[in-house]
Amino acid sequence: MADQHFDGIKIRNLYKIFGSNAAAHVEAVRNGLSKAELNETFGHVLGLKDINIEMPSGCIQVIMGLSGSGKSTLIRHINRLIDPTAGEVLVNGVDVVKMNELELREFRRHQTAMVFQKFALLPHRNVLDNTLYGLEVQGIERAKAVDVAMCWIERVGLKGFESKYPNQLSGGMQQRVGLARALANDAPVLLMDEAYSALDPLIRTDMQTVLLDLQKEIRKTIVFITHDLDEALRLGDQIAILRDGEVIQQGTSQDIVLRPADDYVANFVKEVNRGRVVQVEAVMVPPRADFSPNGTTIPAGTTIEDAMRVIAKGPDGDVAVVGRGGKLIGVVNLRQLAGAMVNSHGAVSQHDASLARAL
Ligand SMILES: Nc1ncnc2c1ncn2[C@@H]1O[C@H](COP(=O)(O)OP(=O)(O)OP(=O)(O)O)[C@@H](O)[C@H]1O
Repeated sequence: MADQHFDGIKIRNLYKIFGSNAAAHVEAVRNGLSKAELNETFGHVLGLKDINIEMPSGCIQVIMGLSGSGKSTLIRHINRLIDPTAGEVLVNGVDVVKMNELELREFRRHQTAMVFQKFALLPHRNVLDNTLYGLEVQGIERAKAVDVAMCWIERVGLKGFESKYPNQLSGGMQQRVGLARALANDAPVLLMDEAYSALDPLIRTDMQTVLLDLQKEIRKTIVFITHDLDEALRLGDQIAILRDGEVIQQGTSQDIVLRPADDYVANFVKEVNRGRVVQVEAVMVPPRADFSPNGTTIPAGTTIEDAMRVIAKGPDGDVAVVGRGGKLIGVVNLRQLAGAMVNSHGAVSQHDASLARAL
């Protein structure tokens, strides 16, 4: 299980420029030289510019952006598969950039685990032997490694498949093995680079559920790269959106959907089903003096969609939103909730519209 005292990941003033004389251009980039200018004038590629992200221990940090925005470059700095041109990458308080070779090897082995888009399973090893591979590399005795691996195989829903080979499994099952293998290492940091992007939509949703369910217990610090906004909104405790190597917005799903930082983000979120992201606290209003509870209550943290389902079953009028200990913190009604589903462009997404009609 994750280390109670693990201090998360802090990325500070991180720059990555690709090219033969990268360090010489950091100052100019800092002072505003654009990616296009850097490329045209100096033949260098700006990978990342002044990245500052604090990823708290036990949270899922999503990094999202279009192709070429710098997502892979960023995640690869966390286990230093890429050296930065400038900046710090603190993992549990230690700067990965300053580690020597031996420290780095130990760090990669014990502090981080990766899940890859293409699964990266060893074809000649069965599910069990793929899962315990990392433990074997660490020199852990076979019987213990088998115990640990079997536990994770069961947890990812693959009990009974231990002796199957990767080519006997579907993509979703192979990715379950990838996840079990990563978790068997018991590293506090889990790096997932487009881990679900190769899966069919339904399998992908299943795998998201598997991860969210496991995370309730394992509380790892997970860095999850995706170019899919729905996946980002579903998984991320925090989301950072990249464009051209820069973070253009950081926040929770709600922050991003309710307050997109610019047109680029607004464009991403315009088709989002807001009802599944926005929570009742963002919509509720203070109760009027004559408010009398009608017996229905909505706990804080409930999404608009779920709240609408509950309210639609009861009588008309305001319904209490309650916080911890059942304390009244506001009221909502069906009309307010339906209004909140209308996106900032004044249109209702197709899903929202059909839900509203059904209620
Ligand atoms: N080794 C390299 N040499 C030169 N440029 C590179 C190198 N690796 C990445 N880049 C450039 O850095 C930028 C960021 O690339 P990166 O692969 O991190 O983006 P990404 O968001 O992960 O994209 P994708 O979703 O397509 O993987 C791009 O402009 C890319 O061309």
